[in-house]
Amino acid sequence: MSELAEAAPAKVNLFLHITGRRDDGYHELDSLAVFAGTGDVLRFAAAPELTLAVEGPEAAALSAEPDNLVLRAARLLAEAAGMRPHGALRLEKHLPVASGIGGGSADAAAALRLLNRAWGLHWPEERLRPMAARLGADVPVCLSCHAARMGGIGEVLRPAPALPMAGMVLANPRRPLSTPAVFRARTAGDFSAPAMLPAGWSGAGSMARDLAACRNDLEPPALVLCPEVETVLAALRGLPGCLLARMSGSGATCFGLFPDPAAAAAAAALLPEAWWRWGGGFTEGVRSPYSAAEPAGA
Ligand SMILES: C[C@@](CO)(OP(=O)(O)O)[C@H](O)COP(=O)(O)OP(=O)(O)OC[C@H]1O[C@@H](n2ccc(N)nc2=O)[C@H](O)[C@@H]1O
Ligand SMILES: Nc1ncnc2c1ncn2[C@@H]1O[C@H](COP(=O)(O)OP(=O)(O)O)[C@@H](O)[C@H]1O
Repeated sequence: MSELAEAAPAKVNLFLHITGRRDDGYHELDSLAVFAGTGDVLRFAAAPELTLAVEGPEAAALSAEPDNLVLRAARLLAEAAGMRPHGALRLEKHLPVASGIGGGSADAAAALRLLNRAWGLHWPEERLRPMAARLGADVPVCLSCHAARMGGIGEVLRPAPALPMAGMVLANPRRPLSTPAVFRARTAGDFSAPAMLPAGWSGAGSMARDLAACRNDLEPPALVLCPEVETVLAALRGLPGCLLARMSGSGATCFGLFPDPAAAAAAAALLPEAWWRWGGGFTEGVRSPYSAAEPAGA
């Protein structure tokens, strides 16, 4: 078998309302998750033992990671299949770590998809979803790689509004933000109502207008822990053609919406070179790695 590859696209929350809190401490949320045309890439080559090499521009941040989510996913799938995990895995890390765009979750989901093929299981996605949910609240939506309305703690997925042609810029000030720390830093005692959205948008302008009426409830606590988020939001709002700017997930990555991918790619190149930055379009159900995994202007 030659080498197999699987894309792990970045997950972006275009809004995130916290609608409740469970007794176990997890927060219930209402969010619209979309996928960007950039992300990590996971590769598999046949080998008797299960190994993982992490490479790429963002690999250093994981050098001390004791238990990579890719290996956790591999072991979970092998246990479910009653087999010994095996294979030489290579993870090309392009997404900043702990950055609110689901990097580790995307990699765990890509590992489930890739090994499901490489090990000859060919299980349907529904059979992989319980393992995805055990790996993290964001992994089920990353498993599908399709835009979705997230409910529950992230594992309840409903169809997203039909998305229009649009572009997106992603920018991170290279400040990792721990997801649990941001949730813990939330002081608001009240909860948000789920958002009211149409069945679809005909253009980026109407999508941005409707999304402007929503929020990311994790922005206030993230700003306390990482004031640089405000600098990134201001820079995005100052870019030509930016229709909306907001933090994604628990941050620190922020997104800007643009009329089309070309406008977004041009705008991303105007951001500080010291930031992690990317501009392009949405992606849907990516199964083979995209070539332009490099951030725009990197
Ligand atoms: C915030 C979101 C929004 O999509 O994305 P990111 O910022 O991570 O990209 C997700 O809910 C993150 O999902 P994920 O990163 O998989 O979280 P997990 O590893 O399952 O949980 C890490 C910790 O975050 C908190 N957590 C996570 C999800 C959730 N719905 N409520 C929570 O309170 C819990 O303290 C949990 O122990
Ligand atoms: N393959 C991976 N990529 C990124 N982070 C990983 C990975 N495996 C384990 N982790 C751990 O998971 C945590 C969450 O990472 P990540 O998913 O990138 O954050 P976020 O959900 O905010 O985007 C990090 O602190 C990191 O230590």
